[in-house]
Amino acid sequence: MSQQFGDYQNEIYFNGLFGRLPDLPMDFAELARRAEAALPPSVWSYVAGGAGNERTQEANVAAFDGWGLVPRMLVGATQRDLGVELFGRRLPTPLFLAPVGVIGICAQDGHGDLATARAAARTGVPMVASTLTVDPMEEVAKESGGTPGFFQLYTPTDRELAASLVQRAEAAGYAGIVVTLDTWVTGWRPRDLATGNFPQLRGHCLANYFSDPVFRSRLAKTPEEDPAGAVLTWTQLFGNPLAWNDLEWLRSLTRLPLILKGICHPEDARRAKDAGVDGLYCSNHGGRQANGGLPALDCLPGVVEAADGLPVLFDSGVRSGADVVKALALGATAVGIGRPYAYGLALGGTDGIVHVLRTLLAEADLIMAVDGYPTLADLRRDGALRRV
Ligand SMILES: Cc1cc2nc3c(=O)[nH]c(=O)nc-3n(C[C@H](O)[C@H](O)[C@H](O)COP(=O)(O)O)c2cc1C
Ligand SMILES: O=C(O)C(=O)c1ccccc1
Repeated sequence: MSQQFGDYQNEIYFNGLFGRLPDLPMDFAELARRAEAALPPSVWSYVAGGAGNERTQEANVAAFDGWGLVPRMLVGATQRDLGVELFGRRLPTPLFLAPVGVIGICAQDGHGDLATARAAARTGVPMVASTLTVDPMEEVAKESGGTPGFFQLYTPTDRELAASLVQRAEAAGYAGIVVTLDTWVTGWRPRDLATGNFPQLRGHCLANYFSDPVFRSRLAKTPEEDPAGAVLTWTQLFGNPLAWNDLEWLRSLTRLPLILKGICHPEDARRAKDAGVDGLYCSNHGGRQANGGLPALDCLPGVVEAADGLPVLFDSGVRSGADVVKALALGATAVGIGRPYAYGLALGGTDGIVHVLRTLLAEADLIMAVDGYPTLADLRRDGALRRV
């Protein structure tokens, strides 16, 4: 993908001269409308929905309106640099694809995890592969080409199984382990409860378990002989309510970078840092887990300060290039998206995800050009971003 991401604008205008326009819209609301029309209703409810009456989910998006960049002129920002350094690797863009469990079913062929990994390969935007995939993590990793992803661990109660999943991720070439802390139990999700379809969705996404030797050793019959029994066993060991004294064990599982997802309180950030993790991931799960919470963006500055130099990944509510710029200016090391790429995938497979990434990057790049902030360091200087 081009380093001057704003070039996507020229490409679209140029092709427009010949009557060719991108298949997918530039606008997020329109993308969401089209995805809703394309997906089966229960899948749409699952992906688009959130916890409670979804106020936190809405607030995640609205929080970006609470900040504004102050334009600077006569900077001559002809070259912009949106690349970031993450765990010793240079990434061409500050974006990453947040873990989206069961995303496989968003793709028309049912293999959305593979399509997502191909988008990572094409763009250099790393994918965080969920534990809950339609295809096993080894297959997903193979599709990501020169853009190694991260493996997101839902820590099972069975410690040997957890260790096995992490070892497989290491062997498959993942570049880090993201441990999600906020979903050892699923939140109250009225839309899923209304369709009654959530457990059914779960059955589609257990490839990492069904292919795991430790998981298989816990079953009386193989998942092929008795899928319902295997799903039942899975429900019993899925969610481990981790506590601080489990961190030492988690840390001992891998020498890969260990990142904790769901950190929103500065005190948790400090404690995690002291426990020896390599990165923090500030997120409220896109408002899917607990309603009534602060927007994740409002938690970001406190986490960044407490992280004291440790990388801070961020997601929840990013819908535009302007949002990407604001999260970076508030100190995020890298910025994740969830639903936007799930919708791109539903509508256009790998191409759809690439389009969504390019629109976000083009807008971010052009904002940095117009407003005179050519680098991330410029964005983070005092006075660049102000409360509205
Ligand atoms: C359909 C769906 C499934 C998700 N599954 C996971 C998951 O398996 N693991 C995880 O850590 N986060 C999961 N998330 C949360 C995302 O990683 C991310 O935090 C969230 O989507 C960001 O908010 P956004 O959708 O507003 O961009 C999921 C999100 C969605 C929309
Ligand atoms: O829906 C989610 O956000 C998620 O993380 C999840 C958790 C358990 C089962 C399926 C998805």
